[in-house]
Amino acid sequence: MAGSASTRFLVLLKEFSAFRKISWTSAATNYHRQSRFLCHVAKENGSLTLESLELGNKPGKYGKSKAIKLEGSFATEMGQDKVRAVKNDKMKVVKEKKPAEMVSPLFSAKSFEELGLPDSLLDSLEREGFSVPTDVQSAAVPAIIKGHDAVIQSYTGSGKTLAYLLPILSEIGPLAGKSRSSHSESDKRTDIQAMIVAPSRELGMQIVREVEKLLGPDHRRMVQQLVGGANRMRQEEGLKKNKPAIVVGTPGRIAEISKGGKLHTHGCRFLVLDEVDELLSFNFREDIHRILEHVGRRSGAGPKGDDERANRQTILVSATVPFSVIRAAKSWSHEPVLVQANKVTPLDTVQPSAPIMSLTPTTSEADGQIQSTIQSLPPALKHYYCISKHQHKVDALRRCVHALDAQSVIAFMNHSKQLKDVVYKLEARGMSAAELHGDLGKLGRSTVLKKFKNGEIKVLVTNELSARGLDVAECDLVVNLELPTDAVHYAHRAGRTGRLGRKGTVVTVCEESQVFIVKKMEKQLGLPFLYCEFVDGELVVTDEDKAIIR
Ligand SMILES: Nc1ncnc2c1ncn2[C@@H]1O[C@H](COP(=O)(O)OP(=O)(O)OP(=O)(O)O)[C@@H](O)[C@H]1O
Repeated sequence: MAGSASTRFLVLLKEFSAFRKISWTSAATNYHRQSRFLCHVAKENGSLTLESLELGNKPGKYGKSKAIKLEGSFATEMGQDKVRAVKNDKMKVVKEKKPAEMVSPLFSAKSFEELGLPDSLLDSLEREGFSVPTDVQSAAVPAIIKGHDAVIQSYTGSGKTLAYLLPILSEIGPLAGKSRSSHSESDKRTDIQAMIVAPSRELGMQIVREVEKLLGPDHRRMVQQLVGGANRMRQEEGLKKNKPAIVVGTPGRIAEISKGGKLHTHGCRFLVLDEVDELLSFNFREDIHRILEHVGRRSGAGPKGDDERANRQTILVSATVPFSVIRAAKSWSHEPVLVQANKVTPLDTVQPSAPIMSLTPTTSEADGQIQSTIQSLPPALKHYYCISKHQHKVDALRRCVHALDAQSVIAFMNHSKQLKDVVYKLEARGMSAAELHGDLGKLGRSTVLKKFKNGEIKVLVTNELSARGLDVAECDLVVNLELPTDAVHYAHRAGRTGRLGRKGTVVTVCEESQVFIVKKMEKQLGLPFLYCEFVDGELVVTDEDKAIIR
């Protein structure tokens, strides 16, 4: 049994790796065709609230008119007053009109009550200030509660974490609905009932915090983190002593503890792979294989397909879902569905020739991958690029931050050893900055993140580690100081800003010889990257020809 599943897994991984190497030659240009709901924001510089998005709840027990005040605000939204457009070399300045509209397709359901969640969970949501489900949550929660295996695809910052956490918490643990038939049985269980796997420690810890928030102070111990870089003995003690219902971890640490016989997951009812396309990459191959083999499979389970799969619900999640993930889901899951904002489709009907994210017919898996990437970007993001010599890039970053009056900036580079140098240079010019990368200790990383989130640090200089999952609501600017490896990586980096319907700006600083790569990504993503310069403390947009000729 293990042998056949193992072969299937390796074949899928091989296909997946090959797929990732496909060079996308054709451009998809239908980004703007995605259906978007425009919401008028009454007061241009007012705080961003669900009310301001005309999304306030109807009064009701769980939908009182208390609007959630999102922490970012239009007051800090940059780039509007300070962006100028220039059409020719004479620098004819045209002030870009401050848009009164906010694109926010995120909230179409009225309240969480509609989704069939138990009262205790609704209470938690209300306590934490969540009153309206996002579109992907509205689609995912009922589908998962019905028992479907699911692939959840929705763009960065659209609330995918709660989209899978809510149905899980409605079935297991202290907030589960008492009326559910399985509940009394699940109360008696001491086995782990849900496992959530994430590719990085930061993302893993972020998910743990989200679960803890919902569980509340009395039940925090029902979730145990199993992330690498933290004390393993303490994690094993936590498992033994607290008998958590949910574990959240990174593949390596989970596999390590599992091999040591300290993790009992055969009775596990839910397995979530968050950032699944990353988890399927070569780096995680063996550990993910082990997890798929063991989680939710009781020793008595039959040797064949359906019997093997029946004991757990498998939920695969990412903003970027290439067809290789769909294929993997079909193989591992039982009648899985694809969940997108307000849309649930049986996975069997999804074909490589009909890209999962698009209404526009295209003809190949590569096109499907492009569509997937396009759909991963929040619609309100603005994309710019500027040209700088290598040695002046940090200066370009600094001028960009000033020009946009950005408050919270993530600057991406490709190698961790260069980060420190950028931090020194920024600090020397009076701009608070810190580096974040995998070689920092656990304490170092969490301290830096905390300071960045509370505004003590303005610029977080980091590498690919932070490109996926990192959720800092206040981040209003992402700067690529070095080019990402491809459009998928661009999309995940870009998605650190513009979260949950907020506006955000992405500026890519490249050398002259790299402009063609930026142009290629622009084409692949099907959205405009405007060429800009920083002049007299303002971001100035010029026409493209100038960018190429100069
Ligand atoms: N219904 C909601 N109302 C208000 N805030 C929400 C809601 N759902 C999620 N959020 C908040 O929105 C932020 C983004 O959510 P989340 O991190 O789950 O997005 P994501 O789609 O997983 O993004 P990524 O693809 O980058 O990982 C989080 O801070 C989360 O707490």
